[in-house]
Amino acid sequence: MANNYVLVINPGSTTTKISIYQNETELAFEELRHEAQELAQFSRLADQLDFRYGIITKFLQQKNFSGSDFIAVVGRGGLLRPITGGTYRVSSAMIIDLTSGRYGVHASNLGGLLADKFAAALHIPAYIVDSVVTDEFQPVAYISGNAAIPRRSVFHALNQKAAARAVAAEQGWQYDEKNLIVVHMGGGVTVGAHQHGRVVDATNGLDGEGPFGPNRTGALPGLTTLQYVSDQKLNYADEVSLFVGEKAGLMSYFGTQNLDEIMAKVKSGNAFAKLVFKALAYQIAKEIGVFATVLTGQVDGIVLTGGMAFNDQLVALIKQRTAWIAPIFVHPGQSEMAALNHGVQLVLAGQAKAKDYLTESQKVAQKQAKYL
Ligand SMILES: Nc1ncnc2c1ncn2[C@@H]1O[C@H](COP(=O)(O)OP(=O)(O)OP(=O)(O)O)[C@@H](O)[C@H]1O
Ligand SMILES: CCCC(=O)O
Repeated sequence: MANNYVLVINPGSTTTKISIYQNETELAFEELRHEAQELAQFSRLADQLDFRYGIITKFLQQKNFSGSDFIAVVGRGGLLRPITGGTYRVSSAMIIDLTSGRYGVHASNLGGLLADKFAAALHIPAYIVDSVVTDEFQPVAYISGNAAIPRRSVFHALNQKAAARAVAAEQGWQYDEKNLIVVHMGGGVTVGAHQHGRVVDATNGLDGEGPFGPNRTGALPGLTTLQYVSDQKLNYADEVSLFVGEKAGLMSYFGTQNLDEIMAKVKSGNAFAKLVFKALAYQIAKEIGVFATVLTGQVDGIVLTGGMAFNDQLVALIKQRTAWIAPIFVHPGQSEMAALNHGVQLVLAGQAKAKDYLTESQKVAQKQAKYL
């Protein structure tokens, strides 16, 4: 007899987070950590599928969950064709795009793939919610400044929207009636302009836009970067993506992305650590200023979220430079598991319709074709 459980799977580069929900209640949560050596045996991200499937299955067995307990499974959506936000049924076209990495390689690609594998085994539907390619851009945001290179929307859509909705609910606001600047400060940092519930512009954390983060480079000087890549003969497939992600940001300066370790250096009086930490806050604050202009100064609130929002000194430095723009709301950590589950519960309760990947991606492609 089904217990109406929803299995929630959120793969990161070094972890797989799993939750089991019944309605909106989280019954179990586990963060399974993967050692670098464990993952090194897989040359492509998609090759990790069976390994991660195996450890999730083991976890469910250890906790005595049975396959028949589940009515749906949801994974964090990955790099797909640009689509609008919301809940999607995992489809064969989606599986092909996620497996091939045609739109880029990101740990969240495994979310849709793992959900699909569990769905097939348990005979239940699979979904993704607010994927990282959620594209609600206004036309002007697609223009990069070079005709060969359009901008694309890749940001922490799931957590940004969840944090924005949570702040709106706390304030008694309707999310889709307010203008918010949301800053996700995780391993990567992305900033989004949420205008009446639509993210009309956002920094692409993966491509190297906006502020740097613990393991992401943020924007770099273009010509100097191209020269460096050419001089070092970095190949695009792996070395360049490591250079702008994973081995970039704080990681490139200190060999660690752990903010606590860097704070220990700051506290011990290390002048360079102090400077880089100040620069982190400076770049984030500067981008908030940029996004205030996206919203033409009509900003109801600034939301700081993600793991680094737990760091009071960072938050204080950002506030010093931006408090004049709008009230600041700190929503530390991530609400991704709850947001994934919520997206599915809406569909199960008939309050939202699951979207079709190809239909929505065609709509966005038609919108983009007008401007690019
Ligand atoms: N409780 C905490 N206190 C201080 N710093 C923290 C805390 N939790 C996480 N961090 C720091 O935040 C950064 C990572 O944040 P988070 O865990 O949100 O990112 P992630 O999930 O790995 O990546 P992303 O959010 O980009 O997908 C690291 O630098 C980490 O040291
Ligand atoms: C979520 C996409 C951006 C990033 O991973 O930094």
